This record gives sequence, C-alpha cells and structure tokens, in this order.
Amino acid sequence: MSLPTPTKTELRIAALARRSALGEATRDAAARALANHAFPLPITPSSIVAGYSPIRSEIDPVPLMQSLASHGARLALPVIIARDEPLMFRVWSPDSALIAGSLGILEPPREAPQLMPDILLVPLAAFDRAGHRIGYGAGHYDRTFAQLRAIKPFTAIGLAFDTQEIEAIPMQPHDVALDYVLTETRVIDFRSK
Ligand SMILES: Nc1nc2c(c(=O)[nH]1)N(C=O)[C@@H](CNc1ccc(C(=O)N[C@@H](CCC(=O)O)C(=O)O)cc1)CN2
Ligand SMILES: Nc1ncnc2c1ncn2[C@@H]1O[C@H](COP(=O)(O)OP(=O)(O)OP(=O)(O)O)[C@@H](O)[C@H]1O
Repeated sequence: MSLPTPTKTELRIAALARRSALGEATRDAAARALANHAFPLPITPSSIVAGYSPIRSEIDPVPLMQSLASHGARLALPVIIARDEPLMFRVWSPDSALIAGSLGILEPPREAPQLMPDILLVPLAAFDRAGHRIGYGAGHYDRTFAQLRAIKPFTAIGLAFDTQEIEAIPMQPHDVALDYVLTETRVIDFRSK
C-alpha cells in the first residue's frame, strides 16, 4: 500500500523544520556561497533586482544583493500592502534605512521610489525538481508574479538551502514556477525543462 501524498502544508512544515535546524555558521557560509556563484543572468545598470529582508531562518540574500549592486544593479525590497494584495517594491541600497512593516519585516520607507523588478530573488520554504515552490502560504509571491507578468517580463530566482529541496510539490492553478533556484552548492536552471 502506498503512503498518502503529503499536502503543501505538511511539506511546508517539514521543510521549514529542516531549514531551522541549520546552525548559524552553516547559514552564514551558505549566504556567502550564493554571492560567489556565477550569476545566471547578465547584470547591467538598468537591471532592477528585488531581494528581501530575511526573517526566521531564511537564507540571507544580502551578500548576493551587494554583489549584484557592485555590478551595477539597482536594488529593491518588498513592501506588504495588505494580506490579499500583491507585494509592492521600493528602492533600497545597503546603506539606506529601513522601517518595520506589517508583520515586523523591515522594508523601505514610503519616500523610497517604487520600482518594477526585472529579477526577483524569492525566499522559499521548499522547492522541487521542476522549479515549483512553497512559501509561507499567504500567496503574496504568486499574486505578485501574476500582476508583474502582465506588466513586464521578469526572472524569478528562488534562494534556498539544499535541504529545502523536495521531490515534488503538488501544483495548484495559481502557482507560478521559478526560472532558477540558487542554493549554497548549485545554480539550478528550470527554464530549459
Ligand atoms: N523575508 C521575507 N520577506 C517577505 C516575504 C517572505 O516570505 N520573506 N513575503 C512572502 O510572501 C512577503 C511577506 N509575507 C509573509 C506572509 C506570511 C508570513 C507568516 O509568517 N505567516 C505565518 C502564518 C500567518 C497566518 O496565517 O496567520 C507563518 O508562516 O507562521 C510572513 C511573511 C514579503 N516579504
Ligand atoms: N494570483 C492569485 N490570485 C488570487 N489568489 C491567489 C493567487 N495566488 C495565490 N492565491 C491564494 O493565496 C493562497 C496561498 O497560496 P499558496 O499556498 O500557493 O502559497 P505560497 O506559494 O506558499 O505562498 P507565497 O506565494 O506567499 O510564497 C491560496 O489560498 C491561493 O488561492
């Protein structure tokens, strides 16, 4: 008899537990390793790259964001507008101040100009071998991808630790697959599939 397929919620809980079990030194080394991979896209002064302010045990995107900025990219961070709304992105540079937004996540202040990213660095709870992803379950990134897709082409790059990879995530119609995932050991390209 085969085991029942785990739900997205069960997969999320298990992957977040594996992520949280990593020690601080392992997490720091992984964040630096992300920045040292050959980045899979060209970066020019017109590239707008949205990252995130890390929370809990998420892999820290800041070393990678700093490296991309040193190649000319303009950086942005997400701002939560409301629970059921897409995210908005506002300009950020590593020396500019942030404020605590709703949910306590650090975000740029209202005065920071809004930007539409070309590249989104996306925090993950889990990802699978086809580039499907699970987040915290609020649907923010899925809504953001859907909205942004109607405005301009963009590339979605998930950032994760290797331990967050799982065999297969059950997909729902609103789920948008990632173009790439960067982990501490790999740059995985899902576009050729
Ligand atoms: N660092 C970071 N920034 C981010 C995100 C993220 O995943 N990571 N987001 C990605 O969307 C947006 C914020 N969305 C979030 C959505 C839910 C939860 C959260 O903690 N959810 C609770 C459950 C809350 C509930 O249902 O009552 C949880 O997971 O325990 C956090 C952030 C924008 N900024
Ligand atoms: N484009 C969309 N329009 C309307 N509702 C959406 C859209 N995308 C996702 N949702 C809703 O958001 C909720 C959470 O979706 P899901 O479980 O896929 O979250 P997730 O991928 O883990 O989270 P996130 O996208 O925030 O990282 C679902 O109830 C879903 O119906």
